[in-house]
Amino acid sequence: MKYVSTRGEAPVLEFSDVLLQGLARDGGLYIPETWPQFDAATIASFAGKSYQDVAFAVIRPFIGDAISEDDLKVMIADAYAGFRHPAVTPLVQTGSNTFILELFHGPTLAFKDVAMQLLGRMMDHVLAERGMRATIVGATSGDTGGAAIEAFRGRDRTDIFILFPDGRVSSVQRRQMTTPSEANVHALALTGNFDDCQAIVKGMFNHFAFRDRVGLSGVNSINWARILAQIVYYFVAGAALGAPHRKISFTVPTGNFGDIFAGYAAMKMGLPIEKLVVATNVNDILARTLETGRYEKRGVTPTISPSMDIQVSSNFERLLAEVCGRDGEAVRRMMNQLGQSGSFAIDAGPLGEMRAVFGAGRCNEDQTAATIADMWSEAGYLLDPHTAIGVHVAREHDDGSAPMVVLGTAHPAKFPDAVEKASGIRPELPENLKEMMSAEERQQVLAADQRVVEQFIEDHARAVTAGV
Ligand SMILES: Cc1ncc(COP(=O)(O)O)c(C=O)c1O
Ligand SMILES: N[C@@H](CCOP(=O)(O)O)C(=O)O
Repeated sequence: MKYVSTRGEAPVLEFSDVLLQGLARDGGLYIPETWPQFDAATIASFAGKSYQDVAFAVIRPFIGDAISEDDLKVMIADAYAGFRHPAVTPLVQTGSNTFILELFHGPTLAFKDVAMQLLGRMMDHVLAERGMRATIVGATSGDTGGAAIEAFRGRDRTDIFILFPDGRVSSVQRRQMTTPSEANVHALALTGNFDDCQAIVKGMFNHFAFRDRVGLSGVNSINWARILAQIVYYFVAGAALGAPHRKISFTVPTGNFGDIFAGYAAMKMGLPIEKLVVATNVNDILARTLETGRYEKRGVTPTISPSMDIQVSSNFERLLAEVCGRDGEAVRRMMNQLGQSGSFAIDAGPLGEMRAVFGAGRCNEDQTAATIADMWSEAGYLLDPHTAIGVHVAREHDDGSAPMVVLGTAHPAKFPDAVEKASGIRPELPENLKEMMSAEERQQVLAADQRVVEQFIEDHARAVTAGV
């Protein structure tokens, strides 16, 4: 399998290089040259299989010879051995036609663990084979950071630097990043919002001298391997609910558009999907774009669903490339307009293609709290604020024509204050995470300035002195 950049100007790469590179050198994101196809019999066979077996079947065609079949099986087994549920991502029925796909049974209680636990093992494997070290950077609005640190803490071949917006993540999310004591972990609290953090990460990838000197790798969903691991659970849920013999709809709490793009990839591979519904909080750039055809940045409003307080959704570029027929020049034009004027328009053809697959809706703060409250009182099910946004928007889009699956992206205990305020119930952290709430914290507060962050990394990354 080969990978091409959404902007069409970066070298075509194999899986292991895509895994280590993160962002393409033309500023674009890597996508597979073609989509592997699963026929109806294969999809039907997933219904009786373990999560691990489906993961192997889905991931295998994307990685070519980069990792042997035996090694991949071991990595998948190890990655999910620590999940607190034997099904890894169980499906819970909450209404006659509605389901929640619980993606939060990993070590940091967020859906990010599903991909990150595998990504950490894959990167280690490829780095060891090449005798290399890497400096990992990531931007987080709360969940990616904790999941990435958990996956890479103490690993000898990597140092990890996570940039998060100071004061804009929940205390559980912050502590997941600031309490690990391993020397290779660096939690950087930046005086800005998530979009500032993400822009600095992309800026560092586009600063080639720095990128090459420190051996930069990325763990945000700009890294294709993150999306790849997330495709698996769409097939698992779809097959459990009767695919390929019937279509399924998915509503996805969305910020950086990675999780829902994984659903789009599953559809491209043959999973019959009725609708993919984007659910946003009041930071609703994606819902507005699908409504108006204009992608237009506005300021970020802090909410009780902080992980979705995002305006620049990286993976939307992957969708643009798809609906523009992989026309790199068209993607470059739109991205340049975004950089220069903060907005761009999508042509009628590509927009129509998007609308045929995607629906969208938004949920404000009161609606989020009300959804948490009524799901608790009516179904005895405690939602976190992000999943609540999915449930609210799914209710608006569920016409009964297909089972509606809402992706449960975080455990309510990650956001105890918001959940308690809405429902009167204070969700408890699992026993093994409680200790963290009184452990010593270690973080570096830095200005949201690329040069300042680069200097900090140069001073602390082992790859600089030990060689990449
Ligand atoms: C809990 C939670 N829900 C939803 C999202 C949005 O996912 P995505 O950025 O893949 O769209 C995030 C962050 O990414 C998250 O942490
Ligand atoms: N919501 C995310 C933002 C980063 O998204 P990613 O999927 O690109 O890593 C977070 O919680 O950090």
